[in-house]
Amino acid sequence: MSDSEEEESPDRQLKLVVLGDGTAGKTSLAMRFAQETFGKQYKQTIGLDFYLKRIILPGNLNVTLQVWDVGGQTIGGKMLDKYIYGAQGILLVYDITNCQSFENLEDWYNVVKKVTEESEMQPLVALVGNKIDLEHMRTVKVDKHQRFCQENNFSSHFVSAKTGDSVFLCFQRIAAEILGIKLNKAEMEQSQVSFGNSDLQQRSRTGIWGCIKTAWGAALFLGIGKR
Ligand SMILES: Nc1nc2c(ncn2[C@@H]2O[C@H](COP(=O)(O)OP(=O)(O)OP(=O)(O)O)[C@@H](O)[C@H]2O)c(=O)[nH]1
Repeated sequence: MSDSEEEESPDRQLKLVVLGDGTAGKTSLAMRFAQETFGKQYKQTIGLDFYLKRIILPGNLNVTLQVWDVGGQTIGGKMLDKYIYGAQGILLVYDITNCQSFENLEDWYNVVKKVTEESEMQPLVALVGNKIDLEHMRTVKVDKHQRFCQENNFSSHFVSAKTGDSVFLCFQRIAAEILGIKLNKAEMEQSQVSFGNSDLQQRSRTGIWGCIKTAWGAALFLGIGKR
């Protein structure tokens, strides 16, 4: 092993769980982040899907993000608690053009609270307004979003999975917040405009199959993926 390999710090792994109503854009967000792709066609997620992506945070810290994309229909189901368990970060995703998807986040958050109330480590919760490319069709006022964040101490994000706007920045900020790393303005601005810039990130186009390697095999029993 070379000196430089020995000096490399080991990867940190973070489990991020993406929750919210069906069609809010959770899969699109995860795919935009992990694979830099977007599909216009809606395919409902049955159960859950996994994505993996390795990013580099300031200080040369390698962080592998396990993104658990949970189907919107799992609310009220038996498996949801198990998906949420052990998450370091929760993304509550809604569609800014769909009020109901915002209102229903209360129910999703109640499940999160129930699952995590006895954990020593509370997950970071991020409120993510998606589809900002449809700003002209917005029905959820920014004020409402901000109020929900303030009342519950959520981290606040607006993204477009379609255009990629602020998607990398969203995941980067969440990872940094969980790990207690401060991003400076320049770092944040750079990742906002340069999604896909390999100076800032390393890709792991692993998707679901890469996760088998990471011994999540058990989770794969649970009924997976897009139909
Ligand atoms: N205009 C626009 N459309 C989007 C965006 N994100 C997702 N969509 C579309 O919204 C629809 C639903 O997206 P999905 O990512 O499948 O939604 P989901 O939240 O994973 O839905 P479930 O699998 O039912 O939980 C698809 O037709 C996407 O193409 C976005 O940022 N902008």
